[in-house]
Amino acid sequence: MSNKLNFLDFEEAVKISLNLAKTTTLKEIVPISKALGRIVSSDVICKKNLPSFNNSAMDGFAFKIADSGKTLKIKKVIFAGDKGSDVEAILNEGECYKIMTGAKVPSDVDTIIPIENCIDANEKTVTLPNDLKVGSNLRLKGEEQKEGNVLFKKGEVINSSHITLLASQGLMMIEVFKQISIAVVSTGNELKEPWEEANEEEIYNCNSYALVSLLEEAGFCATYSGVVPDNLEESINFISNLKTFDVIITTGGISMGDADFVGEAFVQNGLQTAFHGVNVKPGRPIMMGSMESDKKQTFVMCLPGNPLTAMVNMQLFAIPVLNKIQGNSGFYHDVVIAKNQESFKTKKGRVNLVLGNCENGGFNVTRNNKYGSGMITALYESNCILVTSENTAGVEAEQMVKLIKFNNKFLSKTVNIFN
Ligand SMILES: Nc1nc2c(c(=O)[nH]1)N[C@H]1C(S)=C(S)[C@@H](COP(=O)(O)OP(=O)(O)OC[C@H]3O[C@@H](n4cnc5c(N)ncnc54)[C@H](O)[C@@H]3O)O[C@H]1N2
Ligand code: MOO
Repeated sequence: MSNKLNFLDFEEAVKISLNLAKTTTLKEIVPISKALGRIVSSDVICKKNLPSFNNSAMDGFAFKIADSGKTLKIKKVIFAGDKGSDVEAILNEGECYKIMTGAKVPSDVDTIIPIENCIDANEKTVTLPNDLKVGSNLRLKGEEQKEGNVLFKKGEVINSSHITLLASQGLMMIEVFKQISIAVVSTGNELKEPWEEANEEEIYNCNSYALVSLLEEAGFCATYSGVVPDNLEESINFISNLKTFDVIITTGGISMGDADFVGEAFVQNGLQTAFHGVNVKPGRPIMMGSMESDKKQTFVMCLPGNPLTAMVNMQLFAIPVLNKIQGNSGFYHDVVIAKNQESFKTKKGRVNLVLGNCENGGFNVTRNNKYGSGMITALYESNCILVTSENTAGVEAEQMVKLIKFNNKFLSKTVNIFN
């Protein structure tokens, strides 16, 4: 590793990392009950019209519009599920059907009136008002979706609305991108695992558990793969065993310290470094790159060891890249707008990632923006990130600000996230 980091412009680093990320080509077919959060890998085409037959939107009467204002004889009652000869057109002059919501509408009527809007209705007859509109309360075959339409597209994240559409089509299975494999590793001799005893001079490894759970929240599946030792030879060997993963995410060991071997160990394993050092606070030592072998890309993200820094940069930097690798067409952050409640200072000359809380249209900065990047509770107290541009020295009270909420939605087009 060189002994001086060049700090790349933040936006440039985002662009480079997204350009470097190759989308997986591997697909699999999963049942819809297991498809939530997965990424659609081919457009889904409508194979059954929605609705698939003309049906009633109300419990009421089905009649010809020309009979408005008349008293009609009720020929028969049609229920949802009636089919074939039960829904054939059989009306004579002066007749109508009583019909239930969702029931198929025979072809000799064109309008439905809800029962409570009729002037009078009994077992045998119904009296209709005059001012009725043709086609009311009649749901037409294919009016929502026609066979052949694209219902939803490759690259969308499956949510309950997608599952609803799939089930409405009689589709029990869906083709999705295979989940990419992500190795999460920590570095540092000072680390003890949470199940071990740690004395006052040792610290618990919280980053790995933080990252694995954050990745799970974001829809990914990650494997905690252990702690890289603070020793170059052992680090090289450790990393060489992770090359089967699509992505390796490390925390710690990438700054200027004498025990910061991670960058060098990756380089010795063939890493093409895209950048090491970004002009962002916190997260300056961040490093990304890729190791390519036998047509396989392993994307490498090395985040600083400070827990708050690692998590904030996961949210801001890493998740969009992972979205792209996973085949998600949305890999740009969306913003919400809120009114800042209390003025605070930021560091000019760097992009600042400021933690705070967005609630009911207001933004409250965490601890007046005076927390340290080694802190863990500041993260717990926050639910969003405010990103400043390099020219910003502070944010005023009452100022409208753009915020990136944790677990936000992602867009397929870039938006300006800077304040
Ligand atoms: N001379 C310089 N020193 C530092 C610079 C610099 O530019 N020049 N940058 C500072 C910044 S900014 C950061 S951030 C840190 C990041 O350093 P590393 O990525 O090398 O991280 P470590 O030194 O390994 O650890 C930093 C901190 O985090 C704790 N840590 C590490 N891993 C875990 C874990 N898995 N769970 C909990 N806590 C963890 C570690 O004990 C340290 O306290 O460097 C500055 N220095
Ligand atoms: O990236 Mo470091 O967390 O700025 O202190």
